[in-house]
Amino acid sequence: MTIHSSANIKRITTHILQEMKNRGEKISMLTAYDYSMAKIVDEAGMDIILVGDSASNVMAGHETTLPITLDQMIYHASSVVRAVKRSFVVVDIPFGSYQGNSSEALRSAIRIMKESGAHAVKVEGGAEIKESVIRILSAGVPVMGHLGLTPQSIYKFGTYSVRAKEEAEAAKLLEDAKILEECGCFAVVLEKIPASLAKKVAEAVSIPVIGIGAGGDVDGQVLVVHDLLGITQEFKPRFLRQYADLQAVMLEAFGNYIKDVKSRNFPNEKESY
Ligand SMILES: Nc1nc(=O)c2c([nH]1)NC[C@@H]1CN(c3ccc(C(=O)N[C@@H](CCC(=O)O)C(=O)O)cc3)CN21
Ligand SMILES: CC(C)C(=O)C(=O)O
Ligand SMILES: [Mg+2]
Repeated sequence: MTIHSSANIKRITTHILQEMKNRGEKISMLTAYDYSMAKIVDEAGMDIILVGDSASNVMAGHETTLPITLDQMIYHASSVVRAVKRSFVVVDIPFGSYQGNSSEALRSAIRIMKESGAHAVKVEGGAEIKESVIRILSAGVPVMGHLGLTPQSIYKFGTYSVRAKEEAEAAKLLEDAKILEECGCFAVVLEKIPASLAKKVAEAVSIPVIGIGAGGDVDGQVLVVHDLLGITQEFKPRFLRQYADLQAVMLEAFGNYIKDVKSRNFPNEKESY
């Protein structure tokens, strides 16, 4: 036992995630962007916490994931890492910090690892970003791939509709997944593609395949934490299952607080010095 490890908590590693796929145990993954939320997600027993560039939408209110910067991702990631005892922490490299330039990709990945203490990075794309993936992996940084609906390329596609429904696009996606595996990625995310194609990919590659809107025949699932909790208001795609209605809980709590302040019911004597 090292001096830094907490007693009785076994940290998730890429090796453990691979073993989970090998024995058919599904992998749980959820986003988090800040310390308080990550602490609860970790304590619940989540296998992977993703510091997603969806922070651009969920935390900052941007319409797309494109505006979030590397510095902002590092701020979110370091907050999450300080909270986590067991989960494996993966960080999205943001738009513009890895595409088309493998030296910049490596520099971005190293900044994330050094300045946040995260365990791995995630990048969107297949063959097009192969050199960047190889370069990052050569530095000993685990890389998670992301294929299908890749929100950083939204303006290339124009919509958030289901991807790879056509035979040619499905064949390219399968090929891209094999390329990512061959490069040495430890896992790959498949977003919003037909369940039958996702199943085929999960069978074709030996590394864990994590789905979001990719059906049940993959090795794990990922969602955005605010969507799962019912805090997000407008975002309700078919793949989302809401496990709570925190928006209602919060509205009631805030409403009661306002009422108590206005009516002088808060604070009472016990709450005063
Ligand atoms: N809150 C949130 N949750 C997410 O899952 C998420 C983000 N933000 N931001 C970054 C990406 C974007 N993602 C998306 C975005 C849209 C759909 C989607 O299905 N949108 C529409 C359909 C649009 C269309 O068909 O053209 C929908 O049904 O809501 C899915 C995933 C997933 N990520
Ligand atoms: C939706 C997941 C896979 C993601 O990339 C994000 O949250 O940014
Ligand atoms: Mg993302």
